Amino acid sequence: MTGTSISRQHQNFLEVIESYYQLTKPRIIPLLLITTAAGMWMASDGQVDPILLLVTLTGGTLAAASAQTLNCIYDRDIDYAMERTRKRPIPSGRVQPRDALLFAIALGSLSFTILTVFANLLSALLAMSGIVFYMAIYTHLLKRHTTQNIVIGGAAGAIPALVGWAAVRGDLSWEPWLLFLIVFIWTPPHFWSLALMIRDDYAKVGVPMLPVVEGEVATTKQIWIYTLIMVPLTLLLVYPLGATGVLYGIIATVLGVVFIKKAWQLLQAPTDKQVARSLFKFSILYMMLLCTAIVVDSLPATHQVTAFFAEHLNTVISAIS
Ligand code: HEM
Ligand SMILES: CC(C)=CCC/C(C)=C/CC/C(C)=C/COP(=O)(O)OP(=O)(O)O
Repeated sequence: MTGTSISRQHQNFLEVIESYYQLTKPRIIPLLLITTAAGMWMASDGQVDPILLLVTLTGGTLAAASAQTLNCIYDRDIDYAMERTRKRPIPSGRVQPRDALLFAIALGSLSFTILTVFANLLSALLAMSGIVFYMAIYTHLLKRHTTQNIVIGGAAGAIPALVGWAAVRGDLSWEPWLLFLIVFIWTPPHFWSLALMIRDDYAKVGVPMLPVVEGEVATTKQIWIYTLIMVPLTLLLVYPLGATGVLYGIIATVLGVVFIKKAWQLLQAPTDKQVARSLFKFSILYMMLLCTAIVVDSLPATHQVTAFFAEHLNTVISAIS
């Protein structure tokens, strides 16, 4: 075999790997994992077992990758017709649907096994329910049939937060359900701000995303309403649940104010794609920082620092009074 044919084979092999990697829509997975991590830290009072963390994030990654691959198989017709998605591995002919299906089954099975063996059955079942919900409810039942597709379907994207908590505690309680609800209510502003920018693509393939069917004004009103519900929800983690502390409360408030400001700007300029883009980008940063705040807030060092400030504040107040 010549040097040139070996390097061509090597090149082909790398291209195949790259195609399978792209099937999993990898850019979305880190944020899903951040919500899982937030669930884990909240469940373990800031002291997460590093092995459990690694296992849970690996299982979560594999489950999300499986779900996205199945979605790529199911949606290959509309993905081919839309500009944004035409170059995906299946519509561009780089991966055959049958091979993608085997890949998705392998990823899902591996995820279930890893989570069951090294975390617990509940976290594994939740991850599998995420795959089933995303495929059966969002992709099959809702996506092509109702403007409420991403509202109800958004529940799939909120499940990783439950997986994180369940991996640590083996159960579910108010705290993870509230985190689930926060991600669930965040999804419409996140997605519809993007859909406002690319509504022509969705219109072309007949996917009834809200901006296509009801227009920009109605969509920005909905984004506004969901934002006004979401921001107070984030604070319920501080009170009455007491799952997070003052530091998280301050960060969530500041982030919430910025989110409200951007949603308001969009409400004033429903057809301005730049404003929509700004809200979409911020929605991602928002969720990233909110979950990071949950993690940092739960750390023992943070508790010590806040206790120190609280004690000194008390001293100053009693000296004044
Ligand atoms: C039904 C719910 C959701 C829908 C329909 C949706 C839809 C989308 C779409 C269409 C994109 C653009 C992707 C592309 O250009 O290929 C996107 C981007 C993104 N989504 Fe969502 N999303 C949903 C929920 C979520 C959730 C729950 C998360 C994580 C917590 C998330 C994280 C992201 C991130 C990080 C990006 C940016 C990816 C990049 O850098 O290009 N999404 N979303
Ligand atoms: C626990 C677990 C495995 C949960 C699954 C979570 C999951 C895969 C959420 C994905 C949400 C998302 C990015 C949808 C994209 O919509 P779309 O498919 O309509 O986007 P497209 O227009 O880019 O194809």
